[in-house]
Amino acid sequence: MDTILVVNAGSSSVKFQIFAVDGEGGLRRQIKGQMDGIGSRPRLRASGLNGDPLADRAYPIEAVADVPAAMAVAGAWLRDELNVNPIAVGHRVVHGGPDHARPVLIDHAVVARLERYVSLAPLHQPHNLAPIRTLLGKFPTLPQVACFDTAFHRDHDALADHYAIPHQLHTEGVRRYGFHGLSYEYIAKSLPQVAPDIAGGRVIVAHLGSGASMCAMRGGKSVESTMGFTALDGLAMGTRPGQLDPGVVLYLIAEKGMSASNVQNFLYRDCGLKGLSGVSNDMRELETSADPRAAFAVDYFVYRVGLNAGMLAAALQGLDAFVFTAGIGENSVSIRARIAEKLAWIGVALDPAANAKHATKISRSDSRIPVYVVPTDEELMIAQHTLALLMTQRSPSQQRKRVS
Ligand SMILES: Nc1ncnc2c1ncn2[C@@H]1O[C@H](COP(=O)(O)OP(=O)(O)O)[C@@H](O)[C@H]1O
Ligand SMILES: CC(=O)OP(=O)(O)O
Ligand SMILES: [Mg+2]
Repeated sequence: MDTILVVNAGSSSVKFQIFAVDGEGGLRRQIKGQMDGIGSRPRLRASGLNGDPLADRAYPIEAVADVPAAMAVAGAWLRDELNVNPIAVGHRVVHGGPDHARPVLIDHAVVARLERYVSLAPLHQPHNLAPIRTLLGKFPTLPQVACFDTAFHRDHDALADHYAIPHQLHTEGVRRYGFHGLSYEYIAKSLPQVAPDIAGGRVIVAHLGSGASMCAMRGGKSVESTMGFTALDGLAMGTRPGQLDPGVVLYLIAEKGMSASNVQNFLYRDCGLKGLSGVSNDMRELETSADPRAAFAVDYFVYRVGLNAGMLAAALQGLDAFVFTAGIGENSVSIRARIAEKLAWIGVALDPAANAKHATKISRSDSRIPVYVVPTDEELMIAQHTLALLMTQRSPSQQRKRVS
């Protein structure tokens, strides 16, 4: 059986899926797994066809202290226990820079280009590129495809793509890229089935995970994002502050004597929910903590989602629907309810029973703005892109039906 392996390294998780490629050029999910809770409560979980459990293992925090360790554990499980032998591997690569508006087949030159963005996505890019480099070394003929978080946002209007800094810096690539694009692309593709009435309209999608951002979509296309040049901007995240006056960075350097790498570590690893609460970067732990600082961090998270939703509604000049996705958005009944309260002014009214059941539509029938929960599937997007690029590599007579 031909299979495609997909690898998605996030800031608190390593997700993977294996898809079988059927004779018609379609994809069937075989295995779905993740090592999550990195830095809090590491746990490897995987399921097979029909969701039957294949693995559920907890690890001490020191055993899986970071993303590379999680990658090693997940990789060993796939290799040694499942004997995975794919025909291609699709990778999430968080930063594609100005030149990558679509997925690309990987070779050494592509890897060298993507290395340039390591400093713009230090929590992700090194971990996205490490398995690519390893596989390229060990299996040079194995097709690998890079799929970018930034690509979905590359058609932004110039106004949304710029900072108010001299044009020369924009030309050099200092732009508002936006991230989580594979997740938003999946939601945009799903909405015509999930919510046909609003799929072509003005929609805010809130991707609330360990990294968190929101995307303003019109007709399924991204027009604005809360994230910018890097995945530091916008909402407060597990360990990142979100929007911050650049004056704070100047203060850290001038008054606290911090070096560039100290500041980088601080902003990517010590801020956000973790920094504010002093308790954890993990929303599950904050929601169950009795520490008032944990409650404050959750309040801050909710407040900033509300503020940014106002900004995105202005970018869209109105709003037709609001969608929750990713770890927090898909799972936390109380955060969804609290964000909905912040959006009451714009016409959101939640149905508490539907919200508690994690229904697809969680707003009341009289809510002016319908609210949905759509579980994201970045890995399926990556598998589809990988297969599509594989097909273009084959001669026309070998081509099978392409996946849309
Ligand atoms: N049931 C839940 N309630 C609240 N938060 C949750 C729940 N399940 C997962 N989360 C949160 O989701 C976040 C991880 O989301 P995820 O999208 O997997 O992140 P990433 O891909 O960035 O690693 C963590 O903060 C985790 O605490
Ligand atoms: C870009 C980003 O923040 O990704 P993640 O949420 O997976 O950490
Ligand atoms: Mg993620």
